[in-house]
Amino acid sequence: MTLSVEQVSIQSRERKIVDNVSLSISEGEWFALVGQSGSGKSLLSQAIGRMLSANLQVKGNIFFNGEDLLTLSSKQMRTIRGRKLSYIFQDYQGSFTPFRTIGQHFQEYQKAHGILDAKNRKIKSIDALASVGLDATFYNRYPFQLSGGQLQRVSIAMALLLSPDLLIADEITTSLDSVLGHRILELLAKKQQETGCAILFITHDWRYVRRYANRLAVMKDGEIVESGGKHRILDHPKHEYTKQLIQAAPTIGQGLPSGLQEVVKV
Ligand SMILES: Nc1ncnc2c1ncn2[C@@H]1O[C@H](COP(=O)(O)OP(=O)(O)OP(=O)(O)O)[C@@H](O)[C@H]1O
Repeated sequence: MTLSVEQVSIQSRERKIVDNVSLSISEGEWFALVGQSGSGKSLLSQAIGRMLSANLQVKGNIFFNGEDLLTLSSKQMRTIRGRKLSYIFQDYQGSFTPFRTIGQHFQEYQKAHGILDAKNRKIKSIDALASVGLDATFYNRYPFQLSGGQLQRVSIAMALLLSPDLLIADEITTSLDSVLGHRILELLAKKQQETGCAILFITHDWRYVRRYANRLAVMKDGEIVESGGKHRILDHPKHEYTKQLIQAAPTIGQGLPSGLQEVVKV
């Protein structure tokens, strides 16, 4: 088991936002977390990397590769984040500093994780760019000289650079158009096959759940109302809320595409 979230609750001074949530993700699995806006999906994903803002309190256990992340020191967490556990966010533009080149971002990321040889870092960066279809000229470009899709490719390359065991992808296609969104996820799926990392994939889009996930959990009002294998949930949802969500996603009923060409018509 790569990740085991056990009875996790998150609360602010005013209210409980995530209530007693448990889920587990196995090695190499693509696990989707879907559900209502504001149901606590992002907060839960941030709790895993201990990135919640200070006004929020977490209870429960979060085992990652056998260690309870909630008991580790900040220093121990820093070595895990980025190396064994990495993130890609919806707001990928915000993840880049405007006046640093893509190469400088790669360099700093690796330096922060103890890769000391600058020449080696550059070779690794250019290889990583190539692996997401970007040539070496991107190394010297600034973030604003890249399109949204290209920047999201860089985010994937960077997030997978140090071969993490778990990648948390929080609505990473939301700001891309549908065709580009699918291309990015095709790329992510390919990279997942190459690297074997598990993915916690937060999305509102059931087409992506159908196409990529192995298992999923549905959240509503801070609780997981249903979880299980993709086919079981998509074809035989038990909870009323899951049924409503699936019915509200028009493409689901039409049978989901098995190939990208069909997908992009949606
Ligand atoms: N630092 C915070 N302090 C208090 N409440 C917060 C904080 N951050 C987020 N919230 C609230 O917690 C709830 C859950 O937020 P979260 O971002 O996890 O939802 P989500 O399920 O990811 O939604 P979406 O799908 O719209 O991204 C929301 O009501 C949000 O306003």
